[in-house]
Amino acid sequence: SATLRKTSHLFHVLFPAYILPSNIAGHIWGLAQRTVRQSSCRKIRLPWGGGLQFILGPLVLTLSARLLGNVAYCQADVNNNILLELQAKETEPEFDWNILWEFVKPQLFSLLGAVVLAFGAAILNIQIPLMLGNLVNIVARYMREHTGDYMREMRGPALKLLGLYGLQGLLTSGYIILLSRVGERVAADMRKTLFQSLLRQDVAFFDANRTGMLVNRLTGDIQEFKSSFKLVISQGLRSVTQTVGCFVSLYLISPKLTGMTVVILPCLVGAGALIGSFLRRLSRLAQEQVSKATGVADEALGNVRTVKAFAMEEREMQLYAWEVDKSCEMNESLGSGIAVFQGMSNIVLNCIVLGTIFAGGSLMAGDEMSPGELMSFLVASQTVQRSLASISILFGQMVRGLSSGARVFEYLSSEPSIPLSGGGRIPAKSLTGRVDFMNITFSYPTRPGQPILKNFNLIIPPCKTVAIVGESGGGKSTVASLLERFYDPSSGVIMLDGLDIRTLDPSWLRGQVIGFISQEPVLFCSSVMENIRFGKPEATDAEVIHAAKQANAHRFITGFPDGYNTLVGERGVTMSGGQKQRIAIARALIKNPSILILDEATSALDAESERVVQEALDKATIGRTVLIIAHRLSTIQRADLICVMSNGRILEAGTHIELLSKGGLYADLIPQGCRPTAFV
Ligand SMILES: Nc1ncnc2c1ncn2[C@@H]1O[C@H](COP(=O)(O)OP(=O)(O)OP(=O)(O)O)[C@@H](O)[C@H]1O
Repeated sequence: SATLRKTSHLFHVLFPAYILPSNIAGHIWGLAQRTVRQSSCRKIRLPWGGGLQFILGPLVLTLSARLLGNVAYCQADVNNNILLELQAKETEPEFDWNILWEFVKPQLFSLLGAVVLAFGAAILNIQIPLMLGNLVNIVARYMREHTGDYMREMRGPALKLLGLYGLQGLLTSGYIILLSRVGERVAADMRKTLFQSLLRQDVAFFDANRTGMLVNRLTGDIQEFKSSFKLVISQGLRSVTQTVGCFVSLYLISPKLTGMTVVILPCLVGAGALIGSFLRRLSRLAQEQVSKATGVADEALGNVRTVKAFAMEEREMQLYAWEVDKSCEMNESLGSGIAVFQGMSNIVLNCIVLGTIFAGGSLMAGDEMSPGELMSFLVASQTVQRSLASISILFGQMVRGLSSGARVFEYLSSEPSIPLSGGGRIPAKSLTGRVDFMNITFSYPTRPGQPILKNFNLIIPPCKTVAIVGESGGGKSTVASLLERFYDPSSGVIMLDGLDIRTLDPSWLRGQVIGFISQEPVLFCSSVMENIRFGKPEATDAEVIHAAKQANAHRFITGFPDGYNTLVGERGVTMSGGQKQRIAIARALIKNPSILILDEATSALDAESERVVQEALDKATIGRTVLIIAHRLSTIQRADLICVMSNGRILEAGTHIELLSKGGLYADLIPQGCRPTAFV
């Protein structure tokens, strides 16, 4: 018995980190000692004392690893799921199971395979406590009677148990492989479909939805949905099977002890879930704070030039530090909460073990239970505890997964009011490029009560240049947006060559008929060549170079060491304003559009750049219908028609000379010193 005591002590020394399982083993060991003492006073020699550690050691380690794995999972779960809860604050759409089915259908075989393997692994898990009990019974009997061949008796059950471990490992790997394949493929399909669906939406949709939120649906929401999907299927299936199976085992081992467990366990799981939800709320708040800090950093780094231009580095650093300190404080409180929770749950779980051993010990004393049965009972009840805890976590995960999925699906089924394509096309040969705005009234969908254009009428004859000038916010750019059919007017018709543009194919209209050059051209982060080719993907290198020459861009492009392969940087940051503008002109010209819209195309440039760009524009406008939206009156003096716009209406129209001689609004816009002497 001295050796037994030493071995028992050794257990606690060898596995101090694994408190709970070593306690179980220690208690069982103690009970076995007592049984030995009660049944025999003979001095027991234990030549296999160390060997027993090798049998129970891995058992303890396996249990502990699972337990610790669970703890780690709980923490990861708490941290990972907050983003989703943040998003849950936005409007919650309904989850559509039919859409999910469409994504899952192609992966059905893999999914069914994963379900079958996960179920098999769970069934095997239920067998393990029973087989461990058998092993302990052999040990206890040998200690009591010290007869028979210990190794021979142990070999069979131990090998069976090893085989079971091996099979369970195989099944587990199998279902994880299949499930991760299903999860990744479903997520990839969702991403592609959602991105496609977002790009199909009309411009009004993007006015109403923040880009960050849309990107989050593509990334965070799909990621969350995928994790929940995988977790709920794998762990959910395993936990439910194990809970049911282990309860049956518990009942078969000892109905009395099971009765006690049935009363206590749900109370503890309920209390755990309550505290868990409080901690999750704390964690969500802490995560919100982390997002705020990230937002500050994001804004400062994204606008680093402005920050530097105003020498605001110090202030931005202080702002960021303040937000980070706050999030640090909140996360520390969260850490303390988790620590107290885990400490308390350790105590409670140990008390349960103690209580079970206490009650089980009395049953053993009355010969109603063997040490092996008590061991099986303890291990099975631990499995039930873990399974119930993971079911409560999974439930929260499932709710979050469903709301993420609903947010992803929301835009999959939303149809744009202006389709991307479909409708008539006018053959290139007969297209003249005449545009008529007839009685247009228009309000932006995001501000329906504020009409921007009121009974607006304008004719742009083929191959003529019409310029619109006027006060800021008067509706000039809105006219261009309506011609591009980014929006449809509330009433009135816009005609192209006498045909309502609503009957024409929008992708043909934007892709081939209209070339749009804006004040701040946006370039993509690729080469000059690719940026120009964006206007016509099938264009040859020679066509790209031709367009660049027309846009007065060829010379500066070939001046770069990498020529047309020069990378323009994020949003064209490595190019000057004039260079960016000329690349944008080449991009618009490469499609040889019949209509050109120049929305203040030179207003952001200095005098020299303006001159070069204006030259390019003058060349580009020859033979096309041109709509110029202008602030700088110097650039529109040669326009065939100049319209002065105010408050959504055209108040004056005529040539430069006509309008100046009229001495009205247009003449007021021209600074005195710049008027021709005849009109001053
Ligand atoms: N996407 C939008 N959603 C809602 N309102 C908008 C939108 N774009 C512009 N507006 C509003 O429509 C009005 C006209 O804007 P618009 O850009 O057409 O004016 P503009 O004459 O081109 O002005 P500027 O010369 O300053 O560019 C403004 O009051 C503006 O606030």
